[in-house]
Amino acid sequence: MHSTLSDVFISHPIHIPLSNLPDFTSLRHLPDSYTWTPKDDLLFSASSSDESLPFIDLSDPHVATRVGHACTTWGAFQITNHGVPSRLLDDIEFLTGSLFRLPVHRKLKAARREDGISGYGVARIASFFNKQMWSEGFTVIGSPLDDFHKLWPKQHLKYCKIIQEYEEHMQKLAAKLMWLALGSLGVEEKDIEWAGPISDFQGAQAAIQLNHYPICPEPDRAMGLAAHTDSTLMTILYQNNTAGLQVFRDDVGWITVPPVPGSLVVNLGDLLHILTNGIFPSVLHRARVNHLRSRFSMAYLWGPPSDLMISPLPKLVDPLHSPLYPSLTWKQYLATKATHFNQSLSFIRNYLSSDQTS
Ligand SMILES: C=C1C[C@]23C[C@@]1(O)CC[C@H]2[C@@]12CCC[C@@](C)(C(=O)O1)[C@H]2[C@@H]3C(=O)O
Ligand SMILES: O=C(O)CCC(=O)C(=O)O
Ligand SMILES: [Fe+2]
Repeated sequence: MHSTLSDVFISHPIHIPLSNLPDFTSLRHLPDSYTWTPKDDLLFSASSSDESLPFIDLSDPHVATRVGHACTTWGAFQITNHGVPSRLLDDIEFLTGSLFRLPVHRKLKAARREDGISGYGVARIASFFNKQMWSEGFTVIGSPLDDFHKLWPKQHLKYCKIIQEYEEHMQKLAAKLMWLALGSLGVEEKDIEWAGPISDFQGAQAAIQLNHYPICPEPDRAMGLAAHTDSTLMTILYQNNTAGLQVFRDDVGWITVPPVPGSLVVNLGDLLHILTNGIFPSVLHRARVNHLRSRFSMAYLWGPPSDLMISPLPKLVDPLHSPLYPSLTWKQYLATKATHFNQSLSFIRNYLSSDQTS
């Protein structure tokens, strides 16, 4: 049977009471449970900088060099001329807005189960923090038909069609970006067997995460989505016209990624970091909120087949660069992340070194 990510949390249920979802609209002051300080997240008030993320035109003749440079320095970049129709970006934004504007009781009909992966709820990483995040989310893995039927009994097919079309475009774009990124390291199509006969990564799996950050009465003390790296190969993010995404680099601090109409943001995830034996960093990022406008973001979280062993590519390993990570599947990595969160990479790295010394 074709295995998917759907059962990954069965043995790692995450308990986040749904009562944690506030009625954002009625709050005029930030409740204590939503007030963040550096104690709640070490990087909460880390310095910020006005440097900017590389902005890459995919039709640029030097695109490969630019992508390679962005991947090694930031682990993130913005793209334009990416081939995803702007009409489709409008459609997915419309779907996201329609979903989160539904009354709470309707959204709760499609609530994500504690041991499930798809549906409505707060971000999984909420369980690692004492404070609550000022956001709500909806995760799609596999067919959204059942959940969408619960949300929009009469119009679910229209919304399913948008998701399907969005997935098709994103899958193609992810494959293209993957080859640009890996090509910059000299990795060729023959080096990745699972890319398939026409190197289009047909077996890849993905999740779509829709995020809503409502207007917030005290945005400087709140957190939309706390600092994290994605457990993916890469994530392609579309944000509406409201700023909020920030990425972090040790030597720079936090920078805000401004929404540029029609552009997309690419974040490299932990699995690409493992695959490149640490050459590409997985980027730490978070979402802040504001008091004027609500914000939506739509993330396409792209990874390998969920049961495929991922390990540093042999081409990037030699006597001077020994493998930093052991082999593991995306499912196993997500299970690790469910326990070790932002320490997951160092956890599996130490696991390899203790294995070698024993
Ligand atoms: C495939 C996945 C990555 C993700 C966990 C998930 O099972 C589906 C949701 C994803 C998401 C989106 C928001 C941020 C994040 C850290 C989270 O809590 O849920 C990511 C997860 C991840 O990349 O680890
Ligand atoms: O809302 C954003 O800009 C970030 C979303 C995100 O990081 C995610 O969904 O993984
Ligand atoms: Fe993310």
